[in-house]
Amino acid sequence: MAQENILLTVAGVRATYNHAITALDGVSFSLARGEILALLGANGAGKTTALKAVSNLLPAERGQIVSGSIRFDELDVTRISPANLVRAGLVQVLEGRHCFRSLTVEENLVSGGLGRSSSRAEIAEDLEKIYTYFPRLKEKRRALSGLTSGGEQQMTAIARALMSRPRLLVLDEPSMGLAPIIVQNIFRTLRRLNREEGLSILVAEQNSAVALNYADRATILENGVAVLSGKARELRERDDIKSFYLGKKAAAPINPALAS
Ligand SMILES: Nc1ncnc2c1ncn2[C@@H]1O[C@H](COP(=O)(O)OP(=O)(O)OP(=O)(O)O)[C@@H](O)[C@H]1O
Repeated sequence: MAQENILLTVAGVRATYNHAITALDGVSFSLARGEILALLGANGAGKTTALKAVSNLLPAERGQIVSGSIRFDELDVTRISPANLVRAGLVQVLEGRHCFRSLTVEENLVSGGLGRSSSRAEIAEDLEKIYTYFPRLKEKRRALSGLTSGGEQQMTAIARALMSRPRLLVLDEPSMGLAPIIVQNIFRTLRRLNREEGLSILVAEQNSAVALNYADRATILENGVAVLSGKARELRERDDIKSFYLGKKAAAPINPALAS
């Protein structure tokens, strides 16, 4: 991958919580401009920690990056507040479909654009564009978010993040708790945003099957270690991935030393 084409570089990151629990142990991966990269792994593998490291959200959870580096374009993310990272074009949708439940869908979306000094006209223009990707949200725009379905709340959380006009969208388990058809719908929309708007996407998923269908490349984490990276279509065909991550045969992790 040509150096100038790289948008995000995570290099040898070791991260701990409370200076005690090691959640990431020398993790490296990179994401090219215009790419969808999936971070895969079981419960507790370190996916959320990796995403929070990228968005500089670890300090808020008593988490520390002990060594290694993370660069978004030319920026050292550890030196920039999460709010300024959003202004720089890196926005994260946290796990669990966070919406303002007592605001309408449209008010939620508008709140995502407020960090930018944008005019009403610009906000209206962005809303219309986002509604072309999420027509369901247009139908529901006057509904209170707390009264919409889980899938609609996840769409609202993603659409709100898009209102900040990111270059890199970071998503933590967008499939969690949603019916397969809704998950497909969300991933198809993410793919369209990637293809049509050039949006780069870093997505952590336990649902490896769907993530490997829509991502360009993937990195697999096991117990805080990145054990494998490669093109999604090649990973989908590997027997060890099929068995442990796609549930097609008897299970064993990629790195047998990590089996316990
Ligand atoms: N705030 C925290 N304080 C202490 N330890 C934490 C904290 N958050 C995560 N951990 C620990 O760090 C390790 C990695 O957790 P992380 O949440 O990053 O994994 P994950 O792959 O995202 O899992 P999940 O799919 O369950 O979210 C686990 O051992 C977890 O218990």
